[in-house]
Amino acid sequence: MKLRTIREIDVGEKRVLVRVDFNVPLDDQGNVTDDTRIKAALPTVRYLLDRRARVILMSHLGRPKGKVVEGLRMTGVAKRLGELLGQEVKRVDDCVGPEVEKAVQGLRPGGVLLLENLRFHPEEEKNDPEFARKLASLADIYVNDAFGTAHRAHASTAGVASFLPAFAGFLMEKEVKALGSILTDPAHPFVAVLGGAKVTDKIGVLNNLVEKVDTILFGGGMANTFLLAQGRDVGDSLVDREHLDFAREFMQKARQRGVRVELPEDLAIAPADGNGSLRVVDSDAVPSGWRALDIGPRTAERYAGVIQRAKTAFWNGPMGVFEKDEFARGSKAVARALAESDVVSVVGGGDSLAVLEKFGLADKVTHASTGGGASLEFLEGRELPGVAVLAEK
Ligand SMILES: Nc1ncnc2c1ncn2[C@@H]1O[C@H](COP(=O)(O)OP(=O)(O)OP(=O)(O)O)[C@@H](O)[C@H]1O
Ligand SMILES: O=C(O)[C@H](O)COP(=O)(O)O
Repeated sequence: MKLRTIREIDVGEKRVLVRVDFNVPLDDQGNVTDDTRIKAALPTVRYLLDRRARVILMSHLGRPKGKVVEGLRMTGVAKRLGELLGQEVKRVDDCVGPEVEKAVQGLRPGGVLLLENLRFHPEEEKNDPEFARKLASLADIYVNDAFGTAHRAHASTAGVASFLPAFAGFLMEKEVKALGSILTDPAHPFVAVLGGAKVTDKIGVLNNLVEKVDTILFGGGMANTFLLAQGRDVGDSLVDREHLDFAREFMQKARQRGVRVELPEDLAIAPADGNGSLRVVDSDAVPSGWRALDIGPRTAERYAGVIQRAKTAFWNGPMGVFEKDEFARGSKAVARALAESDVVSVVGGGDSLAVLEKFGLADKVTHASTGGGASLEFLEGRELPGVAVLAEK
């Protein structure tokens, strides 16, 4: 899909309303603890500022459910953005209304204004046309750089485009290109590495990717469900029992299509009651009272080898409870294989990115998507509302 981008327009001195995804984690004081998403939007913001546009940024933060939640104000985000840009970022306490209009009027070419959390208004998530019109009335041009929220049909991600000329920012363009290319034109062998806790979120992706990949490697809680579906005893491991039938049918479908599905041959386990230390066992020998919390070393080595021999790899979901160092080894092995080989590597999902960050490998993969849900929906083959409004007609 080809998008209209900001390169195609003259933005000089214009009021440009930019939807960004600054939905970032904050500490108790409201300071940003991970600024990856803010940094990812900088190329677009800087491009506009260099051309002396008046830049009006808008984002959601958390899920305040249509009400003002003090802890979800954009104050900490404005502060961090100002530090990164090296210039003042003006802030207002709302995203529509007289105070905002006044601040926009006072905005000089090359100035930045950050609006308050869009989700303080229930109309945002309802994609209310009147609310979208009010947002649009602040500017001459609309730019969407919020790939992370592109799967939501909200006023700021979709509705505004009915009232203003709409263009993609550089992050949006990069995400759509990187994720799009692994769907439409992947170099083979193409391997998908899927882990994490929940099978539910990944059914759509699995069903789409099974049509494209050569191999699927399962890890994490996801693998436990597939192991149990194959009749292996996984002790007290986390299992998604509602999806055992799906797992069986999926394995059959993959076999019919000639896709290799690999499950862990060994696992790192620990007592379910939290007392006692890690053990490595074969994946059919998890005793009752123990749970699998990571793939084992043999599996990690095998998976790394498959990744190194691949030409394209997509990774979503950690191989284990990576938040604890002793169960992060499998995820680390996968992350290193992706980072240290020539494979075109695309990584999606907040937790997989957290693994890359933990081991300092985030800038070593071909593309680390800023979208969790958005990257999964994109790879399901679905049209994202926030992308559709930017498509060249
Ligand atoms: N074997 C396991 N047992 C229990 N929990 C696990 C296991 N393996 C991984 N996890 C947990 O799965 C969680 C991540 O699962 P999730 O499905 O949300 O992944 P994701 O899609 O990468 O993340 P996000 O939802 O943030 O995009 C992590 O908190 C991790 O600790
Ligand atoms: O973090 C995300 O995935 C995006 O910012 C979207 O947030 P949401 O799931 O609350 O819509």
